[in-house]
Formats: sequence, structure tokens, C-alpha cells
Amino acid sequence: MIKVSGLTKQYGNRTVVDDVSFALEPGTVTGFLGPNGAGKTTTMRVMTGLVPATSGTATVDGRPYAELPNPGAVVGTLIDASAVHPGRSGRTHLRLMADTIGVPSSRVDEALELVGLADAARRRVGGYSLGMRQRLGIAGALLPDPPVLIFDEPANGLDPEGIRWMRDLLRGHAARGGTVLLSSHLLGEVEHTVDRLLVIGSGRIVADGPVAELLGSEGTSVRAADVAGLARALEGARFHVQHGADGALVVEGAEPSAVGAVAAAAGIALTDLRPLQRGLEDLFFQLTAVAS
Ligand SMILES: Nc1ncnc2c1ncn2[C@@H]1O[C@H](COP(=O)(O)OP(=O)(O)OP(=O)(O)O)[C@@H](O)[C@H]1O
Repeated sequence: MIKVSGLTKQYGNRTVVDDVSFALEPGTVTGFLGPNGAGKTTTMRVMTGLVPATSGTATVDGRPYAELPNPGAVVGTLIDASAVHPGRSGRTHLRLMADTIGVPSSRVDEALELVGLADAARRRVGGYSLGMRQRLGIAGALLPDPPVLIFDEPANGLDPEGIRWMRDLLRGHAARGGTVLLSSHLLGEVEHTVDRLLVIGSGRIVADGPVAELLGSEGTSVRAADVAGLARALEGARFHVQHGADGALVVEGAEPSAVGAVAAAAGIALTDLRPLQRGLEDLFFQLTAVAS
């Protein structure tokens, strides 16, 4: 299990990660969300031993990453994916990585296959597109088939098909009991991938919880031929009703089942009934605005 406790990182007298705490559970994909400069990469760099914390701790199975006997075999990381020698082929790059972490070189071709780079394996990385570099970075992280994956903005440079592919890959990893943390500043990219959201703004965690809970229902949108009668019935049942511009009624804070029950009791036939979800973008800006 990954545990981050009271993690703070200062550069000079600037605090870029401020008392951050969270735990990552096996079998879940956690989305680490925040705008540019919020502190996601810095948190991930501290978690993976790339930079020291100013205070606080980040541990993997109770030990700091750098103190694990073979950290690369436990945590697959995708951070700074562009840091690859441009003159090497993708295959050579992975072979060198495999040697370093003690993985048999037969695994290199498997990993290339897994990320869809088998055909480009012998080409120089300097000629790869951004998306291909991301895939190569992901292949490197997957080489030892590690239980934990920490990916910083993995969707960068991927097209919609690539994003879908990555979603399946990460969900599959979690379904096999793996632990996944992925960061993004684009919420739509991760909304359908993650089980849990960890939202960071200005170095602080502003929300941490299941996606369904954070995006919880805001109310119900309902339509009927007799709109005025429906509004009267709902107000009579003490619901707060607003008239939407499109002719629907918006019933704040009410579940569709409760709205349907009021309509049924009043003998009003409904033509449409649906929950209103708070948009992820709304939630995000609301939360991060509070933090800044
Ligand atoms: N080595 C460094 N020295 C000084 N400041 C740094 C350093 N690394 C990061 N920062 C600053 O720390 C803050 C957080 O940066 P970080 O890269 O962690 O944010 P992020 O949430 O990952 O953003 P992005 O989505 O843009 O990558 C930024 O203001 C950044 O300028």
C-alpha cells in the first residue's frame, strides 16, 4: 500500500506541496487532478524518490521508495516521458531498462506489443510522435509487471483511441489487484477511468473521495405535458422548483424517485425524468477556487 503523510515540498521559500496526505489502495485507480502548477508532478516525484521531501513521508509497503530493494519492480513510473535518448531505438531503450531492473529481455518485446509499438520498435525514438513516446514510457513502466503504477499525465499526446486503450490498460491493472495513480489536468480524460478522485489546488488536497460521491446528484430534471400542475404538486410537497429555459423543471436536491412519486400521487404523467449530475469541471473549479 502507498501512504503519503504530511508531505511538504518547498523550493526556496515557496511551498509547492503543502501537508499532503492520502493512501492508495490495491484494486483501485485514483485520479490525481489539479490545474497546471498545482503540485501533482512534484508529489509524484517525491513519492518515487526523484526529489526529497522537505517534511512528511511517502512510503510503499511501509518503506520510502528509495529504500525498496528493487523499487522499479514494485512501482512502474511514467514521469518525464521525454527523457529518452533520441538516437536509440525504442527496443534498445527498453533493453537497457530491462537490464537495469533485472527483467529478462524477452519481456521487452511483450511490453512493446502491449503498448502497440511492435512495428516501430527498431525506429529511433527521436522520430517518434509525442503519443508514441508516451507509449514507450508506459512500456518501460510495465516491463517488470509491477503491482503499482504511478503515471503523470499519461494521456499527453494520445489520440482518443490511445486514451481508450490506456483506460482499458489501467482498469485491467486495477482489476488484477494493482494500484494505480494517474494525474491529469483534463478531467474528461480520467472521469471514466478512475474510481477515486484526489483533487489538488495550490499544493493542497481539496477533495478526496469516490467519483460517484464527489460528482453526486444535484437534483432532478423533469418534464410533463402539464408543467404548471407538476410545479404546483412539487411545491406542495415542499420541493424547490425552477423552470429551466428548455421547458423542463429542475428540482434541486431531489432524487428522481421522489419527484416521480409526487407526480404519480398527483396523477400527472411524466414525459421525461432524469438525474442532474454536477459536472466534473464545475466541481473542480469550485474546489480549487476555494483552495487558492
Ligand atoms: N525544481 C523546481 N524548482 C522550483 N520550482 C519548482 C520546481 N519544480 C516545480 N516547481 C514549481 O512547483 C509548482 C508545482 O509544480 P508541479 O510541476 O508539481 O505542478 P503540476 O500540478 O504537476 O502541474 P503541471 O500540470 O503543469 O505539470 C510550480 O509552480 C512549479 O513552478
